[in-house]
Amino acid sequence: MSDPTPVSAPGGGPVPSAEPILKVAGLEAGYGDIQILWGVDLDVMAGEIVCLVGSNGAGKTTLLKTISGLVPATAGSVRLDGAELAGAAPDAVLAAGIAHVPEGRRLFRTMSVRDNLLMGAYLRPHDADLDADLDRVMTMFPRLAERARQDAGTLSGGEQQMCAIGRGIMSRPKVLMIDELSLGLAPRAVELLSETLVEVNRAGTTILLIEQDVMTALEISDRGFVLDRGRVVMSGTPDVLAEAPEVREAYIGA
Ligand SMILES: Nc1ncnc2c1ncn2[C@@H]1O[C@H](COP(=O)(O)OP(=O)(O)OP(=O)(O)O)[C@@H](O)[C@H]1O
Repeated sequence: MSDPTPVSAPGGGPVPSAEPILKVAGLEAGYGDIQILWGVDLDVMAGEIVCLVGSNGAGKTTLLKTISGLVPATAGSVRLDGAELAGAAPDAVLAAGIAHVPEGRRLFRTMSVRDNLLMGAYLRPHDADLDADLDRVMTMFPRLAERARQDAGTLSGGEQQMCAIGRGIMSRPKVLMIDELSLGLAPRAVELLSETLVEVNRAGTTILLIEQDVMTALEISDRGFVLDRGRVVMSGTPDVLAEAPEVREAYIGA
């Protein structure tokens, strides 16, 4: 019997399905004795761009690290397509389909752009499709194609972020998580990255994004979650969040 779920929307983008592709429930985590996440509930539907906003120290980075297995969960669950990942090692989370673009990009500065991209596929180094995947990333980010042989450390900040995102895409993730898309970048670079991210999403990758510039985040997202002191305190569509007095006062400054 064929799968009745449509895979592509009329506009070309993936169609959000009824079950979340990523479901975080009651997630708790911290560092040593210090608890940072206090029962986080969050869901991301296939095909969505979802942003996570919140003040400094709210626990956004910790949440992404806990989802990707870098920080161990002390309670709760992280399900990808229904499969439990809480407690899994980072490699297993990546292999299951969640890629994490960390804050600060973390590129190998003395390796070429091409080799950095290939590092994203380190779990399948002999895959016959690697070249095709590289081509796909270079097509999405023409700047990277022009600079493929250049050391990643010599790229501009915006290009480094493209390279980090491209490396994430090389693992063929179901969900791509990006920590601080625009941090330290000029407005034009942020605009370009935002446009490219929307293209990446239209090509079939679900995205969970931390972005300190709330207006940029809401512009490109389908939904958003507000995290405060380790708890989700609000969620909704960009329109709802942009109008909420709590969000305006705390994050938009209006
Ligand atoms: N390795 C660590 N050891 C101990 N505490 C940590 C560690 N990393 C983060 N924290 C603490 O956890 C809390 C949440 O930090 P986190 O980086 O998750 O917040 P955030 O919302 O991403 O903040 P920002 O927007 O400033 O990056 C902070 O109080 C921080 O000091």
